[in-house]
Amino acid sequence: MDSHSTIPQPTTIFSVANASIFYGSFKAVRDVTLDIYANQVTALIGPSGCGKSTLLRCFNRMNDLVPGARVEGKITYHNKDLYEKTVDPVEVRRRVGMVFQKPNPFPKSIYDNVVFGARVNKYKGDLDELVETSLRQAALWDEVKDKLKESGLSLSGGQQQRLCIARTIATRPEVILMDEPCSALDPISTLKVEELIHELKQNYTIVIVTHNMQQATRVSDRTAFFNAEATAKGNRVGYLVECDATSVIFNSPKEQATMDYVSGRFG
Ligand SMILES: Nc1ncnc2c1ncn2[C@@H]1O[C@H](COP(=O)(O)OP(=O)(O)OP(=O)(O)O)[C@@H](O)[C@H]1O
Repeated sequence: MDSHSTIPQPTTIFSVANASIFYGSFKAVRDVTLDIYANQVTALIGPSGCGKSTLLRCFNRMNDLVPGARVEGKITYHNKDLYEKTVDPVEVRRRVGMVFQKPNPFPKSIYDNVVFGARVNKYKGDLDELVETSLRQAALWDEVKDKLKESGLSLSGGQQQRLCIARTIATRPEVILMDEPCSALDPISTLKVEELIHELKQNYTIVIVTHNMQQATRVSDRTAFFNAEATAKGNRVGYLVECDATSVIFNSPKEQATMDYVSGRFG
């Protein structure tokens, strides 16, 4: 028996194989091959315009909403082709939730924000319970439990972002995609959201785009470094340089470009 046979292998949630992503005739990202594992935080890093958000939005088919956007190659979710005709993108987005750069609570009460998706999905369970569980998981319950009827917009930026996380959690997703979730937050709120990400990975798989390299080292298990290069047409196309354990990417990456980027020499 080989000595590694007792180490449990992580479950693959998404598998990206030779995927290129286009906006019309413009190829934004080329030839990405990458796996995303269950209950891990995977960080996507790299200079501006290398296609991190573009790839992130493919995982819940958000790019479908952009006219002309398409994927070549294959992206599977639980071994099933995510872009197959029979796959319902609305159901994909329920299972693969998303938190955006700028907190975007609805102009509704805190309570109504959390149950929004549940109501749309005609949730049959106890809404009060759902609100409490989701807000607790988002580390916001203690701060808002006495003012659930107040507007979500009355909260601070950091609280609003945790409310958006609670709203995402309340639809019971399996994966949470985060597109620079802390870039509009102050350092203390950022730390809170980072602690929350640590908690959340026990129950969810997380993919996070971040410009903040310290954040990637603090929150992620694996890091994918993307870069961009000029094409003959004069465009820039993004590509994956390497993906590995975060400690490897930041301390002993295989590629010089990765070392240069993580040590702040460009980008
Ligand atoms: N909706 C869109 N329509 C057309 N082109 C787009 C669209 N969104 C992004 N792009 C282009 O795709 C390329 C990759 O953009 P993307 O936002 O994915 O990069 P990024 O690495 O996330 O950048 P940043 O770090 O600045 O957010 C860029 O050239 C961008 O202009």
